[in-house]
Amino acid sequence: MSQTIKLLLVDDEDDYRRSCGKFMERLGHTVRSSASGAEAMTFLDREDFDVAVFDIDMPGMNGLELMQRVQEEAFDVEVVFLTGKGTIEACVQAMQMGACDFLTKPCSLVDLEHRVQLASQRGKLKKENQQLKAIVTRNRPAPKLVGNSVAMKDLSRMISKVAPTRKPVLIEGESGTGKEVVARSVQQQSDLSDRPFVTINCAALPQQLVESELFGHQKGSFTGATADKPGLFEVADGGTLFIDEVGELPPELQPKLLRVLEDGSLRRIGCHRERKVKVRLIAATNRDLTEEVKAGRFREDLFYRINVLTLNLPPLRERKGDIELLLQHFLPRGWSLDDETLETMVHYHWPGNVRQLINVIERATILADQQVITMDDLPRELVHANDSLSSMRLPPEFSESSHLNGESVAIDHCENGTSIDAEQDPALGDSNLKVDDLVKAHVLKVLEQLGGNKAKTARHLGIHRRKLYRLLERFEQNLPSEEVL
Ligand SMILES: Nc1ncnc2c1ncn2[C@@H]1O[C@H](COP(=O)(O)OP(=O)(O)OP(=O)(O)O)[C@@H](O)[C@H]1O
Repeated sequence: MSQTIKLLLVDDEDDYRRSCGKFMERLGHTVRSSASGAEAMTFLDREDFDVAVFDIDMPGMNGLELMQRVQEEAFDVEVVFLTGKGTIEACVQAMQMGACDFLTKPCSLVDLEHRVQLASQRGKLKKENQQLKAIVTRNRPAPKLVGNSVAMKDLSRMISKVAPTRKPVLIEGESGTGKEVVARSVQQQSDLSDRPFVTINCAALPQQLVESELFGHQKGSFTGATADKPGLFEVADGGTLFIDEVGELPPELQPKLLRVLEDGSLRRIGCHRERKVKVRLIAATNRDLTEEVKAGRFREDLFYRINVLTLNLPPLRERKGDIELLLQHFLPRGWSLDDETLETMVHYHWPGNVRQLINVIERATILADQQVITMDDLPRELVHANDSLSSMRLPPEFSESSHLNGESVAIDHCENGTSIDAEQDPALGDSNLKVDDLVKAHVLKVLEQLGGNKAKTARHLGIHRRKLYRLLERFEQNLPSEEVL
């Protein structure tokens, strides 16, 4: 299928150039014509072209020299050469320098247009290939946005409204709340869903790299720039760019971002040529950008540019209704949680939000013995948060000094069932108990005070649950508990 092409025609033969230009324009192409290599360079400097046709024999800068300049300046253009008879060698040289085709004069304009079309398709394929590579390496499949709390339902409604507009979207929310998932949902529900979705996290990159990642660089523009590299705006051209942690964007780059948002133009580092891109921007922040503006760290004009449509993602602790659904979603098939663990997870405050919840599940599935996650498999911070009983004391007969946290001291002092002399340890009052009696009384008392909950009791006693079960069995059979301890 023929396409409209932006074409640069460079030939010193006025008649040929004019008739060729008219022919191409009649077919709907946009044409710039120039009679010399030097003039062609000024066009290339100012504008983007899909294809350039260079005559090889020109006074001043000839076609080959022009090709060399195109290579040096890394212009993104497909070049077709025109040659008179006897200059095939020069054409071979041009092809080796990166030209994509050549034609021998005289050639029909129809033929030339056909070759220009092929060159344009080749350029598009090259670009698509570049974008696909970037997408394949950067993208995971779009995750599903899980949640049926009121907040998430409102958010889903908002997403379906803002997605088709192509306007910039700003997503606000704490770290780990799912801002990238929301960005993917916006892209998936837009008409750009089959176009590139490219992401960058400004906080994850050293500041010097952010500019080169976003806007690209030219070979040799700084130490380590060993090749020309397109920036992510170019990679995302025609699609969506997601800038995570936009509040971290260095102040000196903010005008550059504003510029590309205003008119789609950008310059690679070290390159004076302006390029044009068409990209939908989705930005995310876990900072309050209005505060950043007030503090002078974020440009106000940029803030208004990106804050056209705002989506707010509440922290997980404010939508506890989503937790059970998220657990179901992230638990491997066939796995479950016991009641206490589920309750603990639902009531936990999740400072790291959904990301933390996923990590907790992953850790627990590694630690759990069977496919049931219990309190023993949860990290300390969740267990402690659940433990409202840390201040609990031993029953009075065990005195102040032998409260739960200090119990092992009392027991250690009474090895091998020797009786405790109350006078030696007045804290124990007139009890004259053996270790076994002490252990049994203590364990049973804690169990009773914790409503018979064995998991909580084991945790509170600082022993594994299996050890508690063995102790209880032994108490029932009136066997000494020491072996278990
Ligand atoms: N509602 C949700 N449904 C499904 N998965 C979610 C949801 N929210 C978050 N996640 C998952 O949680 C993890 C963290 O989410 P994401 O990276 O989108 O958070 P973020 O807010 O962008 O974090 P940061 O600000 O630190 O970049 C990801 O693995 C993501 O897939």
